[in-house]
Amino acid sequence: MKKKIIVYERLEKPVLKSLQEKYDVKFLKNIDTQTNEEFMNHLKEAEGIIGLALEVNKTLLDNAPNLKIVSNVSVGYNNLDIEELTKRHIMATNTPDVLTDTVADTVFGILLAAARRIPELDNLVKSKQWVEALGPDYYGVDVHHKTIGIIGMGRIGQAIAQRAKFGFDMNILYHSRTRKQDAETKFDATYCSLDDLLSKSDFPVLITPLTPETRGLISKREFQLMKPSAIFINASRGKTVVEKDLIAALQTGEIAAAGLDVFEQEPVSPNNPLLEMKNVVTLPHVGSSTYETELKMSELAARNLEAGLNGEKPPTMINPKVWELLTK
Ligand SMILES: NC(=O)c1ccc[n+]([C@@H]2O[C@H](COP(=O)([O-])OP(=O)(O)OC[C@H]3O[C@@H](n4cnc5c(N)ncnc54)[C@H](O)[C@@H]3O)[C@@H](O)[C@H]2O)c1
Ligand SMILES: O=C(O)[C@H](O)CO
Repeated sequence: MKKKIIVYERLEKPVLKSLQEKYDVKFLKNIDTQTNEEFMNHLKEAEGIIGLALEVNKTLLDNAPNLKIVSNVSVGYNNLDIEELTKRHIMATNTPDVLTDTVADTVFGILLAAARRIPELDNLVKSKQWVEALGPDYYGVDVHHKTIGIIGMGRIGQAIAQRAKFGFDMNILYHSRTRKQDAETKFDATYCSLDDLLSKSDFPVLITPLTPETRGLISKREFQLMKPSAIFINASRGKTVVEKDLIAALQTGEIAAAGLDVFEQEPVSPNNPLLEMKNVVTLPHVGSSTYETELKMSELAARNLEAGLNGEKPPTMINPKVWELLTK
């Protein structure tokens, strides 16, 4: 008999098809996982779950007695209760590395768009206001040779630093949990406190995971530390920023502009004041969404899932301790 798995929301088609040939797959999207009966029924028998941003908590796990592995199709795993999964000897996996360069490209995309006011100018040209768009009212600011401040110098942070150094000859400040000597040498990056980084950067860029420590990391006090000319970029998770404080900082001119791929609530509420601001560039959480990278993420997530179901060690485990416990 084929093993039962749940595919939740996004998985690229060829990968879904290949899983459907080998497993008894229930594919679900746009459902309320707290109440959906079909989901609950499948959960009881499922040995694996693969998907994007499914909230896997104690309540869900209580209803999933046969679960062996949860394979996230993302590098961030703030949607998973890792402690609870580990306690129950359930493997958890994510998709690091394969998306690093793409997300760094996205960060530079929104940074350049905000600094050079590309969406605003695009709108003017398309609404036949070419002449009005010329002149100082619509000048942007330079990116090259300015100071970028990277908060979270991990895989993506370092790919951002690489672009900043070799593409734009920028001065690089960074703040992370630990110092990264490698990045300091490679990119001429300077480690500093969060407060120093915020007060000295032209472009503070947030790219940490969402954890209890980083939840609300950037709020009123931090915006007050930033330069009035600062363009703030967030590609981490919406909840690393207190969004009402970001809105206030933009409204009062405490900072100049923002580029946002992530929001406190996603999809973003239509009433969110950020959507009305010309100095805010928005994306719908698509940092890693290119054809190439989404496919690589799906493939890696499927490799993880299949390894776990076949009793092999998944390539990119979040909780390798479970593997040790299972094979001891
Ligand atoms: N917008 C998107 O589409 C998108 C795509 C991929 C990843 N992300 C986000 O980016 C995050 C980082 O991904 P990564 O692959 O670079 O992860 P990573 O683990 O390689 O790097 C994270 C870095 O953040 C640092 N960090 C953790 N807590 C911190 C704190 N309290 N203060 C300062 N630094 C801290 C860590 O030391 C590490 O260097 C993901 O967890 C995810 O939330 C978003
Ligand atoms: O963490 C990630 O990989 C991205 O945010 C995709 O959701």
